[in-house]
Amino acid sequence: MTYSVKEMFLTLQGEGVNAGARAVFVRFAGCNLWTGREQDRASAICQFCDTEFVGTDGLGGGKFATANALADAVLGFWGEGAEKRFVVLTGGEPMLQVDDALVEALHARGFRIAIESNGTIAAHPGIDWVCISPKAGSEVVQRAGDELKLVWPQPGTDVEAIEGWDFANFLIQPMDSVAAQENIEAAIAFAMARPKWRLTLQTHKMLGLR
Ligand SMILES: C[S@@+](CC[C@H](N)C(=O)[O-])C[C@H]1O[C@@H](n2cnc3c(N)ncnc32)[C@H](O)[C@@H]1O
Ligand SMILES: Nc1nc2[nH]cc(C(=O)O)c2c(=O)[nH]1
Ligand code: SF4
Ligand SMILES: [Mg+2]
Repeated sequence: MTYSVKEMFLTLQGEGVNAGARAVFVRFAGCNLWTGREQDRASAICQFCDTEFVGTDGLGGGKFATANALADAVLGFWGEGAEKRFVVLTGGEPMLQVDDALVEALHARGFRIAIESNGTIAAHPGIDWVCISPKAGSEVVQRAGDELKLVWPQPGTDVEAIEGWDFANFLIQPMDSVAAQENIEAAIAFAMARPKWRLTLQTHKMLGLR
């Protein structure tokens, strides 16, 4: 199959338990919870997205005809060295495109594979680090994984139900918006009230990384 990639880059993972880890990011084009067009944002299921994911025109983006071609490009961004190869599949919604062939091709090149997904599509079982970020008003089917990352605040979220899901880590992340400072305070209050959860920040935004 052909993979549509908005952009690809080498950076440090900015969020979550793996924050600080060198990683190649593959941002797949397209999402099932928003078209990505500003005129559709107010009517979308997910209305707070901070990311451009329409098209394949970003740096390192493009259409990749095969899994091997995409995995070779990932390896190219990683560069020298076989140690700790790490790729983060994000988007858009990566599970619209990730398949057996891609997981196999990345593993064949020695990559540990992480995914950032909204959880409305089951994560590929071969993925090594599953991060799910639920969106209020959507049906999350992927209720197990390594990291549950809840962007906060999201009115309508059933926090108690989420706490019953099978994740190794529960993280609360302030929503980046015009109300960012209030949202940070709300996320701090959340973590202070609920010891099961830890605060995570979008450190790449503070550090000027991609
Ligand atoms: C752009 S999404 C792509 C992956 C997938 N579609 C998802 O939502 O998990 C990557 C991460 O950024 C988070 N995110 C998106 N917009 C955000 C915002 N305004 N503030 C904080 N985190 C945000 C998402 O919840 C997700 O954890
Ligand atoms: N540095 C960096 N870390 C990230 N963690 C999750 C990201 C995403 O957009 O999925 C992201 C991103 O875009 N950049
Ligand atoms: S689900 Fe993820 S990519 Fe899709 S609009 Fe929401 S934050 Fe953005
Ligand atoms: Mg991001």
